[in-house]
Amino acid sequence: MFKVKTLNNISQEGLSLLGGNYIITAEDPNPDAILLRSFKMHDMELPESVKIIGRAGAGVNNIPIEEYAAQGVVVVNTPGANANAVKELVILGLLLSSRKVISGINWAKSQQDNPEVDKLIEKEKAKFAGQELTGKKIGVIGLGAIGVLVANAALSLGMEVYGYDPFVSVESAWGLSCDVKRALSLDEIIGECDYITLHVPLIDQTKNMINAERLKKAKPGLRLLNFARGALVSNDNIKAAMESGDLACYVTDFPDQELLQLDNVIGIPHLGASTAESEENCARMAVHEIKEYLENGNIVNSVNYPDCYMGISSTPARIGITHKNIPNMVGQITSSLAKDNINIGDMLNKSKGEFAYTLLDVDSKVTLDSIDRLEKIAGVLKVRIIKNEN
Ligand SMILES: NC(=O)C1=CN([C@@H]2O[C@H](COP(=O)(O)OP(=O)(O)OC[C@H]3O[C@@H](n4cnc5c(N)ncnc54)[C@H](O)[C@@H]3O)[C@@H](O)[C@H]2O)C=CC1
Ligand SMILES: O=C(O)CCC(=O)C(=O)O
Repeated sequence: MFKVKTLNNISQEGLSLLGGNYIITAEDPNPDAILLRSFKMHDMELPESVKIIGRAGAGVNNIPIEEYAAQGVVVVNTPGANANAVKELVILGLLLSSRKVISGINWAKSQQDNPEVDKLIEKEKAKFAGQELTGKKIGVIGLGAIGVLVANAALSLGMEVYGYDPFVSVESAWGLSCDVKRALSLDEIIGECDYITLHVPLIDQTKNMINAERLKKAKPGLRLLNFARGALVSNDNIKAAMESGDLACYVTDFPDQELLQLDNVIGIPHLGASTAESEENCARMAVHEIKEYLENGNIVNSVNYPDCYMGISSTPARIGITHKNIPNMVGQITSSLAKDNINIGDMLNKSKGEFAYTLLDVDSKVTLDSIDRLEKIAGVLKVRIIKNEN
């Protein structure tokens, strides 16, 4: 029996895939896995029992992934599972930033007690005129799961689309329309674009990427959309660019009190991924990844360990070891097992940055003494018996 602790509300359709061998808990102090959405884990003490953390979503800036890697804990996310939901909200953001629909609707609602409102409409509507998207230039920053969908959708709206992503993956490149123009830097396009939309992760290199200097170069009347993370842009810079008239509108999925006080900010309460479909997709994928790790030791879609897949074990025992990516680890692990007369039937060793994972199928039952000896190897972080039969 495995225990999965949830730190946010997770789609029931996804959770139901865990099956009868799992207890879902919001309270247990010693779970095997943690499943969450945007809960901030940075100040949380992680129980020693936790082997895997499943982020039902894309961004992992709410999880100290390096710290957990150093404790031998695997963190996985659900790439692409909520991308369509975000894309659709970005299209809405483009429209809301272009047409004064929110002010218009608010004005109409304010007239609900006025029996003559229908006579006022034709006169008042002049205040709410906007601009069209067709023919305008848009810069899509970050061409991952979301950016690619946004870029392609913007083309189908008749926009001229520039894409910027120095680390674009082969998979994303295959999905991107060849009509998207390649930008070699953000600075190259910020002065040209009527719209900029951000789809990068929040990491040290992207924090405050839309800075004061860049906003000064922006085309006057720029509309900036941020459905990625608040800290990619600073409030002070937004304020200054609005005061100078360079920035006409800031649509953000991450508003705070200061931003909400500005007239030309459209603040959405982090609804990018909030659709039934996206919540279910994310939960299903995260549950699948957690089950693969707990039941088979396979790592799928990890952000702090290498992916590693050996299917279902057909030998008597399987052992999974998270360890540092340093010389002679495989040698020490295999010699330790050999000393205990345990033959290795199959094995996989993969590394990612400072960390590595070794998955071993062995031809006989392993004893706790053997596991103890593996745990004592310097650089080994966690050793797990995934299967152990006679
Ligand atoms: N508002 C919401 O509810 C949601 C927000 N997000 C946010 O959107 C971000 C992107 O999500 P996905 O597209 O699914 O992630 P992804 O990992 O598929 O794509 C991110 C892309 O950004 C690129 N990138 C990284 N550093 C860059 C840089 N300095 N300049 C330009 N490009 C850079 C990467 O190469 C990658 O192609 C997430 O990290 C998350 O913060 C994601 C899902 C929902
Ligand atoms: O609503 C959520 O779960 C957050 C989605 C999100 O921001 C992400 O996946 O990065």
